Amino acid sequence: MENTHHGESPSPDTPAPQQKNGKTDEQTIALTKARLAIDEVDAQIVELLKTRAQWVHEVGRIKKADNSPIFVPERETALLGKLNRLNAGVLPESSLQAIYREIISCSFFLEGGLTIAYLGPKGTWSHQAALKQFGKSCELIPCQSFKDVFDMVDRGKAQYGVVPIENSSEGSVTAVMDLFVTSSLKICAQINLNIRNSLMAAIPREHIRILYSHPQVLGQTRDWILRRYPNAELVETSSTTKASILAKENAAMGAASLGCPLAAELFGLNILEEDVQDQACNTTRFAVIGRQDTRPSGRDRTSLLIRIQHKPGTLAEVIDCFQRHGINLIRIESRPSKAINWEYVFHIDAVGHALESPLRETLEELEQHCSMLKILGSYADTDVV
Ligand SMILES: C=C(O[C@@H]1C=C(C(=O)O)C=C[C@H]1O)C(=O)O
Repeated sequence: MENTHHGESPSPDTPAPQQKNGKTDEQTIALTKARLAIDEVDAQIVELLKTRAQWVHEVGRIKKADNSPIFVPERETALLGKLNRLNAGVLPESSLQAIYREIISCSFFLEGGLTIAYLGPKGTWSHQAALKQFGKSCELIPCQSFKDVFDMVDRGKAQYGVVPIENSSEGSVTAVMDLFVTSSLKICAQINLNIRNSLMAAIPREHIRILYSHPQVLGQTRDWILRRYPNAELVETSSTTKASILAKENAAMGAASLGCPLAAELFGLNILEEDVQDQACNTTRFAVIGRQDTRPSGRDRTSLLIRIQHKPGTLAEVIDCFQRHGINLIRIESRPSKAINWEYVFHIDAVGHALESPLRETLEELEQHCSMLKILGSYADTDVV
């Protein structure tokens, strides 16, 4: 290298030697050295990933022999928890999780592959949730309705489905909750997704007259709409992606959409404003539905569906049962039974796993007070957004 002045500070008449890219020779050497070190680490990472893949292959072979599931959420919860402890906050936790989600996604592929159904088309929040949980190495099948997602899993066309259960500001997704009443599918895992809605259009914002979106998102952005577009016509769509398709098709009529910004890229819209949801930490809890029971992870939640007799004090007895066993109730909601008018089912989420004390004993006792008790699933209550 020419003109190197190692260790000397440049005087006014001998300016620091600069290379074409604006770096001194020392900086260029340091950069090259660091990048060589990174190359070396990357080579080691790939070798380690190859070794990991061999072990995953072995796990897959053992599972195939007794027909046990490829997706083992409790093992993933334990693994990600251990990695977070090893990381000790050096890398951002969400980055490490995202990296490992893709490594695990690769494992699914190596073990024979997974097919996941979600409410499509591509670009919906359900699509994002499915990608977050299962990564890019699984086959993701868009469905037209939540019922279709349940049916796909029920008929074995998909091993798992991803459906929204509740939103932090809009509450329950009642259409999904009602499907659990007649379905035999289980909740195997949950996905918390931070929902950051965007305003998207192919037209300038002052031309907007119509706002398309899924009713859940129209609810999550209610105050924003009243402030910014009080006179806009609000049109509900079956998904946020459908809203963006219509915003593109009906641009000349002043159409725009609210939803997942990925749709803007997919359908040629501009993102006119980000984060239009009323609640800053707007989060939707999605369920992974399937046919398997998830083992305890150490920090679980159990979702129950109960029906009780129309007698004074029955609901109080149910609540009392949880209280006596020291179980924290996270959520309780009633929905029409849809069998008899003015008869209800209750959706209850409680802390703990159905196979572990004290929830196990609570459920045994609870059965005496309920005309129906269905355990929708016990699964890790992680709070990753
Ligand atoms: C490898 C396994 O299968 C899947 C992949 C995992 C991984 O890559 O670490 C973990 C759990 C399973 O969902 C396993 O069950 O251990």
